[in-house]
Amino acid sequence: MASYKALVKDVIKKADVLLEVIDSRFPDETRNSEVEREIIRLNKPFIIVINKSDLVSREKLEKTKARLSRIAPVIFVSSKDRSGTTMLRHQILASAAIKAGIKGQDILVGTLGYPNVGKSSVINGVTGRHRASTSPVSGHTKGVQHVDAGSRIMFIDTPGVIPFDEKDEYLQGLLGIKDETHLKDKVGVALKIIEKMLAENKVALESFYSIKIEDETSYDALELIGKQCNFLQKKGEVDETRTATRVINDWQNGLLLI
Ligand SMILES: Nc1nc2c(ncn2[C@@H]2O[C@H](COP(=O)(O)OP(=O)(O)OP(=O)(O)O)[C@@H](O)[C@H]2O)c(=O)[nH]1
Repeated sequence: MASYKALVKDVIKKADVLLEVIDSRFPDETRNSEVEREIIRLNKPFIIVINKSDLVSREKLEKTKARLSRIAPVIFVSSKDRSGTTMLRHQILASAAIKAGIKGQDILVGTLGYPNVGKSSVINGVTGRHRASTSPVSGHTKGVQHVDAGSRIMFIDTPGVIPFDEKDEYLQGLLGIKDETHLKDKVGVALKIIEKMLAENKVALESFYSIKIEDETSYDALELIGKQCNFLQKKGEVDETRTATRVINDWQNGLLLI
């Protein structure tokens, strides 16, 4: 924990502008108030980048933006379909211009965020190149690298900010920090995904798996999905682990939109 803090503090200290990259599906869970406080304490401009915006409806994005805009400028980005990156470039230049002393010079941008939120993908989106490597496996980004974004923008690429509490396996699964092979309670994680879908976009869940959910619980919905996928055991019961694995993979691959 101590070395993580030292590295993050170092990035905050070095950067002229900070990007706090968060996951559009979990804006609150992927923000870090300690990091934000440190940025504010050092009087650095920062931008909240809501990445993976392709996975959430526009209406939900706008609500999140309205809420978070009180803290810092907010930009939606989908690194997947390269949207929002021009806006982000402009916002970096605007935020840097506010800061005295860096007019006309290179702007050093620090990217902060939890593992797997898409820090490297955001850098690649803004630079239009593939200099910062990305991976579906979290913790991929190692060390600090500078990426020349053209114009005056230079990126520092950093590792994920906070190691999640090992016990919080559900959130690790939902955020894609752990893939299905590393999750002990696969059914539990799948039920959390289904609960989120039932609360936020039941129609998308029904349509993706071609099922109809009336008043069923998340467990019943898992059973329905298993039946629909024909994931049955010898005696005809649903193979819950296999069904859960499918749901986790679909979620982590961005196929279930909220
Ligand atoms: N759907 C969608 N997927 C994205 C987006 N941005 C990144 N991803 C995916 O999310 C995963 C993580 O992206 P990275 O850019 O490697 O994330 P990171 O924050 O640098 O990850 P660490 O190296 O673990 O710190 C990859 O599988 C990306 O393809 C996006 O805007 N939309």
